[in-house]
Amino acid sequence: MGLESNSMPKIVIGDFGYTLEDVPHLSDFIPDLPTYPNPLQDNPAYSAVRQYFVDYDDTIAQNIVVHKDTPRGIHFRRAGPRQRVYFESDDVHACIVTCGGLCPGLNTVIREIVCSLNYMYGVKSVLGIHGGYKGFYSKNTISLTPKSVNDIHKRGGTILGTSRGGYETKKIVDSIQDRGINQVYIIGGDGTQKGAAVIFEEIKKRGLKVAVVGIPKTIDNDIPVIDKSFGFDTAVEEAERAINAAHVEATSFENGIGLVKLMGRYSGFIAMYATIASRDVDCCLIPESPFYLEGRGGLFEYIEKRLKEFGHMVIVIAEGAGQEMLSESLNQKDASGNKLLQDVGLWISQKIKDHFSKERKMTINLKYIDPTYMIRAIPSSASDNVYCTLLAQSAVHGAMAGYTGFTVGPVNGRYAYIPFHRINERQNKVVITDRMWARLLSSTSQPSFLSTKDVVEDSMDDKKETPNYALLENGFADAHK
Ligand SMILES: Nc1ncnc2c1ncn2[C@@H]1O[C@H](COP(=O)(O)OP(=O)(O)OP(=O)(O)O)[C@@H](O)[C@H]1O
Ligand SMILES: O=P(O)(O)OC[C@H]1O[C@](O)(CO)[C@@H](O)[C@@H]1O
Ligand SMILES: [Mg+2]
Repeated sequence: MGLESNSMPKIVIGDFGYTLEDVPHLSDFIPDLPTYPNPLQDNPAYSAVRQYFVDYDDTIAQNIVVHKDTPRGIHFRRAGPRQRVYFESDDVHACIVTCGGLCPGLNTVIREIVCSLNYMYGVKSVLGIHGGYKGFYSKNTISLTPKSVNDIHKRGGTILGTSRGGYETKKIVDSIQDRGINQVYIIGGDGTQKGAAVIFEEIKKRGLKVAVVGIPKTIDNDIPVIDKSFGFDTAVEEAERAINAAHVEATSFENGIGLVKLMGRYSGFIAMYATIASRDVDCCLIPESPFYLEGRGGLFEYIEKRLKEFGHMVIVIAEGAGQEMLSESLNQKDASGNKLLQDVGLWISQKIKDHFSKERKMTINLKYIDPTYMIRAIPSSASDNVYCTLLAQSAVHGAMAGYTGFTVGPVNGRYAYIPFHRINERQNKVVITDRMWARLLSSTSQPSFLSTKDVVEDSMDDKKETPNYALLENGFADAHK
């Protein structure tokens, strides 16, 4: 896609190494905006809450593992309602769009944005944009009310529809401007958030009083900074059902192998967490951890050992794992520019079958389960519903308070407004020199497929000054402590 957003980061430096990576505010580029008392102060639901409004100076620390002489580090603005708002209820014309792949919880977020705007701020005008970004300029909108969205959280998918590709900044912003929309809620993954950043830039360039808010959605959990993305827990829970089936099949046949493919294009989080949760998985293969099949320390050797010891085994493979080994790379992209992947599950099933029947002359019974779209299409679990509600409410509070150009999300358990550039600068990936992956390796007892040399090279690749041998013992990643 190649589109870049170029706003200068809004950085505030404080004492003792304190840094606030702040988010833009409408008043940064539109002078003399009037403010109004927050209607929540008269809302009976909140009258008994002490200090309901967030203090202007409240910020959330990005790193909470500190030493006595650690600088205070990077902080983000705390999400929540402010004393003064920048929109009068009747003047708000909001819209919601969902983009990218499906994810459990999309409908819950839509529902809660509509209800938060209406019940907390008295906003009646909320439009649903049909079919992702291209819907702004090519489809009709629908009016969303608390009544029309009342029970949508019980359904999978998104009532608004979604799409890949079709991103055209000018047409999208023209549509926003023409329709008089002044709050834009954009729910989507890494690609969507990049698009949202560019929309924000264009809106700022045009000097429009329009708040642009990103709500991170990705079943792959590949968005950085935030603790995890909504729908992820639901996906892991659902993946367990497939793993259980694979285990039952594997234990019922001679040398049974249950193979489950899970989503995870570039990041193997679903596979990693489903493996740790299950305890029935003997081997987990993810894109971040290269593996090999033949020879000493390879996958075939491990499978044989496991079958001889236990008589069965379960393998979980993330869809993006081992792609470099598949002979013909597809070399095709989807409409958004994401590389299309080959079915690694089918490929590895065949390789295992060939190896054991032809080379090792061993009887094996391999059952391949691909539950990927079934996992993505279900409604969100109870805990994800709570998460989606907090995300939606935080998003609405931020827009009403005049903040814009941000993604909302939990950072160390507290909801924060994170500038787009921080979300868009990299992808969240499983760090295989981190504790969580070590926990998985120790729970499955699978080979790491890495030599000490690989670990050292990996650390050097990250431009660390010295090789970090200690990572397995002392390391920690942003979100996977
Ligand atoms: N760099 C970019 N700049 C502007 N728009 C983009 C960019 N990358 C993707 N988009 C647009 O964002 C939308 C969603 O992108 P994509 O299909 O990559 O899904 P996503 O948001 O990453 O979600 P997921 O990968 O979790 O399914 C598409 O309409 C796409 O055209
Ligand atoms: O087939 P689609 O809809 O392009 O989606 C597949 C991709 O979407 C994701 O679920 C991310 O949304 C990836 O895990 C997967 O590779
Ligand atoms: Mg993506």
